[in-house]
Amino acid sequence: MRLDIISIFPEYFAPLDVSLIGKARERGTLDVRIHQLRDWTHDVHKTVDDTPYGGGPGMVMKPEVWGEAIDAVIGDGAPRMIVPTPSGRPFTQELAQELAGEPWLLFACGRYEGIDSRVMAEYATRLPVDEVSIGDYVLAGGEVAVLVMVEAIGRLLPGVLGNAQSAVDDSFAPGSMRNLVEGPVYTKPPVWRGHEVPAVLLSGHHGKVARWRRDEALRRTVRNRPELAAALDPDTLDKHDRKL
Ligand SMILES: N#Cc1c(N)n[nH]c1-c1ccc2c(Cl)cn(Cc3cccnc3)c2c1
Repeated sequence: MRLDIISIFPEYFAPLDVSLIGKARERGTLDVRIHQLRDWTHDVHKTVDDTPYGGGPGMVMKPEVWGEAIDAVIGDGAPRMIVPTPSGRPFTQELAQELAGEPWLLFACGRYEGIDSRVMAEYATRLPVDEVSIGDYVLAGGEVAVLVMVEAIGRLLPGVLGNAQSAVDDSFAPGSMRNLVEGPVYTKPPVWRGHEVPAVLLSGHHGKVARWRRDEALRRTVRNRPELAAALDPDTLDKHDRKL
């Protein structure tokens, strides 16, 4: 997968050099290219923003600069364009799975009050353009959102996670974990400061362990995410689940 990221703060993406994304880049699984938007300005101040039409606070990012940058980065290609914005569709595990299947993603990271909307309108004439939000809170720009999305997508690519099963058991993963969060996890020692690991996990009985983990996932979902619990597909719940 090729990932292009355009931003006025390329240094925000240093974390993509480390850990699982960094290793995927070294292996060639991920081809991440980061671009400084200001490279496509033509004034001495490298201006990327201007005052908003209609008045109001803050500044808006200029369409001309973005147009020159995106044209230079994609050439005649047609990546899927992802634009973080507080007003976007929710970024979910399901969307991460979908985007992990794309050969080429272009992330447009804005700042200020946002990118002139004509940029998205222009590229929607020739590319899939998704305006996406990572959650109901407000950041100062799109860079942190792109870091979140790149990690969520990158870990789903073949060979990136050491244990592919881990992604299957993720919270929110399609299949048996859909609309469920994961239960608690434990490791050695069996007793730590008087806290014992649940005995079932030491039993070696895989069926009982699987049952216990699902029960704990259901309990934690009901406690922490009642709206997900309410959306659980009744057909995926067995009679044991329903007693919880
Ligand atoms: N994704 C996401 C996301 C999220 N979940 N919170 N904030 C953002 C986000 C993403 C992109 C930008 C751009 Cl471009 C500018 N800002 C600052 C801003 C602040 C208030 C109103 N409008 C824009 C962004 C905030």
